[in-house]
Amino acid sequence: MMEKNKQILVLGLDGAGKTSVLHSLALNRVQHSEAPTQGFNAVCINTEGSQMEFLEIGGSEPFRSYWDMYLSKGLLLIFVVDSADHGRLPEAKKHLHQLIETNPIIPLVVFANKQDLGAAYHITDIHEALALSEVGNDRKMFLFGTQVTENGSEIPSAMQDAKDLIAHLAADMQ
Ligand SMILES: Nc1nc2c(ncn2[C@@H]2O[C@H](COP(=O)(O)OP(=O)(O)OP(=O)(O)O)[C@@H](O)[C@H]2O)c(=O)[nH]1
Ligand SMILES: [Mg+2]
Repeated sequence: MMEKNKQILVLGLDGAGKTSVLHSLALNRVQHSEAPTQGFNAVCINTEGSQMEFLEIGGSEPFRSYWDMYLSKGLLLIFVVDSADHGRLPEAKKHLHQLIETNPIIPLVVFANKQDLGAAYHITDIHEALALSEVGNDRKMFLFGTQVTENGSEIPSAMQDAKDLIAHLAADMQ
């Protein structure tokens, strides 16, 4: 019998772009989300030879209490932030650190999203704002600058790179 795949968790504050990124990764085409996620959003992505199961949990207040519960069962954590929402970066940082505290080994992939916006912080500033140097020495951690631009266009190469990396990490963790 095949073992059930563990899920790749996609978390981050409401409006960060989790659904948009996830659907774009699935289609290899840019696809903006139409509405906030009310609860859970499960997406399956096939890559050469493997199938990955992603689980987004909505980022607005009522759904955040579920984040912790799923983290212990997750294979990887993808944390998405809105790089242009400077005011909420401290809140994003707080939640990220609370989350990873409960799981010292889960690999972390951070998407510094909305890099297309003029106000977006560069990834080096996001690294600093989220205190990513403090995520733990034994943890694999990666940071990508991402952007979800015009619907239907090809996904940027950084997103393709992130997808390839996630597939490798997931295969290593199974
Ligand atoms: N300019 C720009 N807008 C983006 C980008 N990514 C997402 N958006 C927009 O940001 C808004 C929120 O995107 P979602 O993907 O719904 O965000 P989410 O993180 O899934 O939000 P919740 O499901 O509520 O937790 C939508 O209007 C998207 O079209 C991006 O890279 N650049
Ligand atoms: Mg969503």
